[in-house]
Amino acid sequence: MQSSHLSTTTKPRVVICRNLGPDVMPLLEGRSDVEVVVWPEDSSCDRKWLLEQVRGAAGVLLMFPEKADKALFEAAGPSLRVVSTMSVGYGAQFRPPIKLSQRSTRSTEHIDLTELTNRGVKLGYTPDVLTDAVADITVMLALMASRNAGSTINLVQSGEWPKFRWAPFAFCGPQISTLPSSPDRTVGFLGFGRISQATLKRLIPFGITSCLYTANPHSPPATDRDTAILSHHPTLKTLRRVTADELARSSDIVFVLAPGGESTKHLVDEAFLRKMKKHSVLVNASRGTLVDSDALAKALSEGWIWGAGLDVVEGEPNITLDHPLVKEPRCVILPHIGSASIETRIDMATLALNNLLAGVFGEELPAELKI
Ligand SMILES: O=CC(=O)O
Repeated sequence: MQSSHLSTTTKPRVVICRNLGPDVMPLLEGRSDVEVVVWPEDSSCDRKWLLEQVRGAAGVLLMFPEKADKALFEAAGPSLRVVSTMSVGYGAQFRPPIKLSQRSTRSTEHIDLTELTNRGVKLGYTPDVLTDAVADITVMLALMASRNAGSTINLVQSGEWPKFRWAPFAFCGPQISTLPSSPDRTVGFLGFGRISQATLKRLIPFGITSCLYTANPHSPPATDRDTAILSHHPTLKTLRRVTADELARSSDIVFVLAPGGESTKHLVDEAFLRKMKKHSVLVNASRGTLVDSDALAKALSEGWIWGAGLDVVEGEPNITLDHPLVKEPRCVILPHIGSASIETRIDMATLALNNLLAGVFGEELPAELKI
């Protein structure tokens, strides 16, 4: 393994934009059939370094901060066979650092799929292995947003707890689990793929009996799948594909778990938020671009909805203390850590590496995005 490509070898060269850690990097040891170049520092890969190293490479393994855009494809040239992203998302929003005052809703992809397909380059990604980790954190966000975790943790960490006088209804929020005294809870999913289904599975033991979802309008009904889910979970009484309008009006918790990109941009906008129940909670663990941040901040400050739990925010990571959502006490924000469990990240890194090597040697990728 080396950190520059000055060798004269004719072996295919792969560029890896981050050290993948002690559990995964050893998989490359003893590989004499490939020249490996790894960004040598423990930080985001420098763009200039990447564009230099990728010249003549057969494969590149990258993650969100790095863009596989036109400039990268041009720098790599015709030798490039595979781009392997250590993520399930490939249409992530990416923005260069900008000031809040210059915030715009413009978004671009972290992988330029048009360039990729025009050049016949394969794309490896990491679906499935992160489903459980993201579903776990999605449920955690629903609980945190409902039960005021943001403002109460802040109370403790700012040293204000001693000043707080216990009161019967202080910091109370809506309960997710169903009580005999309360009506059955309905959850709504914008997008009903693997992560949504895994989230629903975790919520059924909370007493959730009704689930609504929306799907890509071009996708056919998934009647067999829904019948199988219902028969597997006898306490779930309803599982129905509905319009976004019905979902907003009927759900106690709305989970945003659809892919990013232009077609889903601001799916949750002011009109959607105005239809939601007053005690409902919005959770977004997919892409920031799906939710209009300004509309959500207004919904929270004017009390149209109860709270929000976000793992992703439009314009991340440039979310600073003056961001309107950071200022909202009922908004819990995590810095895009949905898949960040040790086990999952090892699995993702391993899959990304296997995708990379398979692509370089013209083999079938373990997880290829068929575009
Ligand atoms: O957001 C995380 C991913 O796409 O893997």
